Amino acid sequence: MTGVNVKSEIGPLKKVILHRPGKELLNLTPDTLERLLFDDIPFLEIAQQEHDAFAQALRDNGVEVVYLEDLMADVIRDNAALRSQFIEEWLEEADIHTPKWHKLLHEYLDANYADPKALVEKTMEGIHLDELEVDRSNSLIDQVSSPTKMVCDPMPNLYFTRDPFAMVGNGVTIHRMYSVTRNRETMYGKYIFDNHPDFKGTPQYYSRDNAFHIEGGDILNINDHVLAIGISQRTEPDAIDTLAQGIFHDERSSIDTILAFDIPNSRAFMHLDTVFTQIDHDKFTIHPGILGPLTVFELTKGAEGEVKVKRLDSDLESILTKYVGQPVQLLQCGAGDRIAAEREQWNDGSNTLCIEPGKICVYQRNNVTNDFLYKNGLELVVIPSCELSRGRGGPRCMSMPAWREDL
Ligand SMILES: NC(=O)NCCC[C@H](N)C(=O)O
Repeated sequence: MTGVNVKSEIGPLKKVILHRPGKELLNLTPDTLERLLFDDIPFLEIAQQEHDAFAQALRDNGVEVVYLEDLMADVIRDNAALRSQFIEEWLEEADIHTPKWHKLLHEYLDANYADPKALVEKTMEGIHLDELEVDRSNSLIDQVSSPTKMVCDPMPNLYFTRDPFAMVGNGVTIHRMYSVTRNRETMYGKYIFDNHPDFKGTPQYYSRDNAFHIEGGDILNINDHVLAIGISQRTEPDAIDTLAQGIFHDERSSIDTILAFDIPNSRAFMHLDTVFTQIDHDKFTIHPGILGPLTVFELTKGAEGEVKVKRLDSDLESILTKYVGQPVQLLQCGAGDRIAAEREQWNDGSNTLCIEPGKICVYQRNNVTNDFLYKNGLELVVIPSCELSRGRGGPRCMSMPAWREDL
């Protein structure tokens, strides 16, 4: 299967890109948690077991699982020039700006990480100063640095493959992300979509060089001509406008309408998919915190090629009913109990991954919401979630569908 095809949130899932959490999680410390967007330090061994269970559950349901680290390793395998270019770019974005340190670190990686997958995983994990054999006696900065400092930060959020790039129909958006830590993640997407034989040639509707930030958790494919995007902590309105210009004028895209949902700017609601996800032709999970009046903007292609913007002051149910094309049911996280809703939304109770219409992957810990979904006729694929949930993302955040069958 080459290229990408994602024209809905619910079409039978055939191929998905994951990242198995690795040693990058071992480089989280209490002092760096906030900057690296974690709320606690996961126990890696259990996080990996939970993630393996997630991947296996998807395979058991007919989904091909491919790993980001393998795709990136394929790209640099047997291509010394690209490998070297990748290392240099990665070093620059890891905040290494002097020729001396570029040379030292590049040589260190080549000497110790000749295998392409080991190299890719090392770039995700980060580098400690004390791993390097360096004469620290001849520069002031080297002498004052603590030997345990990280020379290159880890990228612990990589297992949330939903966010650095996103599939839109037969194309992809490669993102500029909100935070310094996550913005480095989009490099892997750029290299894969520019070079990997399975993905090269995919139309790219947004680039990481754009000025405005946007993240995949905010992008929902409603159908082959309507896209929903959150205006959130992570996605700026200017990014949506830029994407609309690109997508409406690219004849390879069938999207003619973008709905921009203005959601509260908070960590609990960081992306649109933390407050609602589609789970069946006519059903969505929803966090009750965003029920009531919601400001949504409809962006369409104007006659002169400009983007037309119309404000829709309506409730979520009416808006979704109109654009989905049939009455929809909003199933509340927490089943109507405010405390359960807040607790389970914090642990991604509304962040489900749809495997086929009516069949969804959910975190085990959200038992109030899961019970409610089950009683409403949903088939649940339940996965363990004690450690994975400490990164504040659920099954949708941890997966980037590359192929869904058309409905
Ligand atoms: N789509 C999502 O909601 N992804 C979850 C990302 C969690 C990650 N710790 C972050 O703050 O970016």
